[in-house]
Amino acid sequence: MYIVTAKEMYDIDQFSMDRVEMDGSMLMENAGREIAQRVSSMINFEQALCILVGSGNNGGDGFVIARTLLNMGYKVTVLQVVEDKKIVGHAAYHKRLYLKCDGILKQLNEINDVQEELNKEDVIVDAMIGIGVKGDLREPLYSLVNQINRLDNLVLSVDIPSGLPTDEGVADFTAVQADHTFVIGAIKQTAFIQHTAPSYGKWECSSIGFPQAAFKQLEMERKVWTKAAFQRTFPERSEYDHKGDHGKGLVIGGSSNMPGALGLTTRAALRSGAGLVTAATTDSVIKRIASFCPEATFVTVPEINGHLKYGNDIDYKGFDAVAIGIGLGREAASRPVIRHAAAAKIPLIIDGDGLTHLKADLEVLDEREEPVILTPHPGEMAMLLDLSVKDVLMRPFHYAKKFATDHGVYVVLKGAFTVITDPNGKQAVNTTGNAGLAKGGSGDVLTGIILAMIMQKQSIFEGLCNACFVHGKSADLLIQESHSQHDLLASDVIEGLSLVYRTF
Ligand SMILES: NC(=O)C1=CN([C@@H]2O[C@H](COP(=O)(O)OP(=O)(O)OC[C@H]3O[C@@H](n4cnc5c(N)ncnc54)[C@H](O)[C@@H]3O)[C@@H](O)[C@H]2O)[C@@H](O)CC1
Ligand SMILES: [K+]
Repeated sequence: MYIVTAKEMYDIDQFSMDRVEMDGSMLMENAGREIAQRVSSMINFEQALCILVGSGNNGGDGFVIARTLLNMGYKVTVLQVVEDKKIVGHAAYHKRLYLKCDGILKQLNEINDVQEELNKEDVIVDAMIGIGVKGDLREPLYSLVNQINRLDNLVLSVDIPSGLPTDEGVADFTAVQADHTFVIGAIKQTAFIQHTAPSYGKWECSSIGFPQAAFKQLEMERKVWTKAAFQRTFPERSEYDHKGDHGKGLVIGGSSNMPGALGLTTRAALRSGAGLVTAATTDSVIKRIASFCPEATFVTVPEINGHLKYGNDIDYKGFDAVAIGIGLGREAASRPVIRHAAAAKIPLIIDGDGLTHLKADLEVLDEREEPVILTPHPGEMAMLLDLSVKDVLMRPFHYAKKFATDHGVYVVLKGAFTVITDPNGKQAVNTTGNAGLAKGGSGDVLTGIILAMIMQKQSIFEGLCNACFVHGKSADLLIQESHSQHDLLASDVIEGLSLVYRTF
């Protein structure tokens, strides 16, 4: 499923109409009918429905929904929120059809008490503005949206909640708070931004006949990583495989006050399918984590004040990939460890404190030819880019892509919606996981899963997407079956991996 900006959606639309010669009013009919079907499955014939219709094509969709539901036998009223002369083009055509089917239409400016009028309705369908919104809502829509948001009625938005921007990067907005949004054609970027996503309520996306070629002509691919994508790309195991076929991974990190992190990464890598995992860390960390990951092997790294020192004697030969930085601490003496790892000719994952050291040494990225994967949370992404966390949270797609393409690396920008970006700017969003993952250790587990995944027979990008999928899915299944968001621990997520593998 594609994730689009407003411009990309209009490009898809234009391509379908100009190049494939699809008729605009037919697309509108498809959209309206599809949504009407879905609305009808959520309501009953006793309920009163009010369809709020605006001036653009979003309003046009509203007229099709109104006519379809009316003809199915529902109690429908259209409340037109703009003057007649503003309804033009395909929307005007569908308005005519609705009226010729004896549809009831009221004008917003002719209603004395809007609140009272809305109170009479059980269900509000919001087809006032779609992706064509420009700037802050103007009156009378601004007040109307605030009134809708105070109601208890079921509110269903068409394509996008009216007033909400399609693209990331907007700090303040007034928009309909939908219970459910019926997205048309492709899901919009703001469905994955922390402060705008809640406006959508639950959402589902319907296909209305846009041709695949219309999506393919987009400059860059940005998709939701779905269960189907996971199942299509996740590598199958053969009966004849042996441990060497599933990769030999190295994890480097740990320090006296953060020994557990490396243990979580090591165990997660083993549990998610790595053939062999070696942890390179200080003697005291090895002593503390060895019993937690008995299947791992260990390499002792010299230490200074409980932290790894230099790291120039770590031997990378024979390993298929390395993950570094987990629980490493920010001691200056540990910085060269990153530089040495960057010289190893195998895929490199840099996580946690490793990212802080990397920031002081960014040019090591330019010298590498093998894949580099960075796994920042928004705070670390902000640090790498000299931005505020707020900036990153507002434009995660833009900033992750900027860093990935500027430095030729993969970026896994962690969050409620983790954004995975490849060095060319291709992006995917993982939607599994829940608030139970917002805890210490959860990132360390993800790094271990990533290490295991990128050593299997799948592309690095698919491996990263599948790692995030599996990590979130483990947390989701645990919460369904035996845990709650409150008590879920990172170590539970490792044990939950077997649930994921068995379920899928
Ligand atoms: N072929 C197509 O073009 C299709 C379009 N579709 C629908 O069309 C929508 C996009 O249609 P449009 O481009 O006509 O735009 P919209 O219908 O989203 O909105 C444009 C209208 O909103 C008003 N408006 C914009 N900003 C405002 C603000 N800040 N305050 C108050 N009013 C404001 C403008 O006056 C304009 O008339 C999509 O979201 C989707 O619902 C679907 O029907 C599928 C096919
Ligand atoms: K809308």
